[in-house]
Amino acid sequence: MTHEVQPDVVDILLVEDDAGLQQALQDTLLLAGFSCAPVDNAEDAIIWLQHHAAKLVITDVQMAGMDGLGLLDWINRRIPGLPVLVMTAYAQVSGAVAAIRAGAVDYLAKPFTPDTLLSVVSRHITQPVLDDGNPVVGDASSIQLLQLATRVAESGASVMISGPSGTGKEVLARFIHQKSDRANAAFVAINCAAIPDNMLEATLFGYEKGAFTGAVQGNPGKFEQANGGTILLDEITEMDLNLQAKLLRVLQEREVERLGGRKTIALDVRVLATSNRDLRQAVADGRFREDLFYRLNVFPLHWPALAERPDDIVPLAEFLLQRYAKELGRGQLQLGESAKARLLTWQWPGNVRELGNVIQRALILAQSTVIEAQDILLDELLAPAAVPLSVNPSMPVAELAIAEAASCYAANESAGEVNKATATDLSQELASQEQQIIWQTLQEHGGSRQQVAEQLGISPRTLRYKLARMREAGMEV
Ligand SMILES: Nc1ncnc2c1ncn2[C@@H]1O[C@H](COP(=O)(O)OP(=O)(O)OP(=O)(O)O)[C@@H](O)[C@H]1O
Repeated sequence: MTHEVQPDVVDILLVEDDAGLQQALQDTLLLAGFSCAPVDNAEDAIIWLQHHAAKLVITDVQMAGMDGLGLLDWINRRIPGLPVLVMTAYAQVSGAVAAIRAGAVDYLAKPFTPDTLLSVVSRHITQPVLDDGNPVVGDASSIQLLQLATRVAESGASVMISGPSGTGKEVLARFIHQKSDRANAAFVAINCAAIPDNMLEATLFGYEKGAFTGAVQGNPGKFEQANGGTILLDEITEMDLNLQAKLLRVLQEREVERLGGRKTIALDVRVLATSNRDLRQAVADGRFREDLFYRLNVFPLHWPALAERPDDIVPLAEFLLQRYAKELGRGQLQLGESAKARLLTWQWPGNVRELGNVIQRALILAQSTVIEAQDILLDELLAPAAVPLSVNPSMPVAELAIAEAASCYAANESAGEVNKATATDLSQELASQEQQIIWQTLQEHGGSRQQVAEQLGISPRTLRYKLARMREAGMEV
């Protein structure tokens, strides 16, 4: 029987005598945000229920001593209304039938996948929305990734997290830090793409007074600040080759020297890195040092595009809705079924970041406490080609959304809901117009991405992403 401190009401009491299976089920439920109390047999479950409360009981049927049906009978008599979900071996469906007749709310035939478990559980209790900084997941592949990340976290190894922009790589890196034995020490993140090359070295390693013009006093670098904890080198492939060599030396020697300083400072820092490029390709192209690649790639983790883990979309949308509603001081809001269905039709090229924008727009548009399909304004209607040229390109996304929403709404109201086939044609048409505009602007600026991004009013990162998509589509850019 567990002796962990439990909250007043636990979401799920889990009764399973197979220790390995119990652990796996508990991991899945905890990662999905449910609190869970595990016990090994029906007798312990009864003792537990006499002192605590749960919203749902999940129990195995075949167990030594009292079996799951005996437990179900006890619960029906002593705590009527407490839903019980039974698990039976596939071959023993008769046990499931007997359990349903005896009042179990549902059954799971073993073996089952984590997403089957979560989908059956969420029919009976609502998935809690947590904002504790942990990644929100619902897809079986993401749950597995977090389980793997938890194990890697404990090891202390360097981790390289790859995946497209906006998939949650930084969220995953923070999760690894939180799950490691360095959780109470510093977590320092630095975006290597956001700091000019000539500043990055001083930012990473620190500098002494007089090290360069303007260095009026000494400053510790990010490595020093992270000492004892974890450093996240975000978008590491954007670092220039000279600095890569210096970084490698610091990692190998586990000590750092501030710029203009003579003292070496011993380092005990765990290094996590992210990249949205194909790292092996970057090595093959000579843009990333092979030795640094092997140093950092001790444990590679890949956080795939949102479209490849569709069961994450609705839980993430619900989580982001609560987060933004709280930030804006709005009350409890819900995602209606039509809104969920609409979110599931989109490919999410900008991944979770794009989903966040769509949810912020929905909050602006929603006229009741339930968000419905008409409040979901996808980027297909907001692609740059569709933005009237009179709109200031530096307009923040929310204002841009209101401006656009006004015109889209007028169109929707007269024409009814956008027909799905027409919407797809429109999005293809817009995507191709957008690509033409980018291509043309690149020509006009002799290929300077910086100038193209400025001219089009998009961030260099968005431009990089769009160019990658154009390359994927076979365009030469
Ligand atoms: N699983 C998740 N749970 C909660 N929030 C998430 C999750 N994934 C992404 N987010 C949110 O989406 C946004 C983008 O995530 P993040 O910055 O981690 O992406 P990224 O892959 O590091 O992007 P980039 O490569 O562009 O730096 C953040 O606001 C983050 O809080």
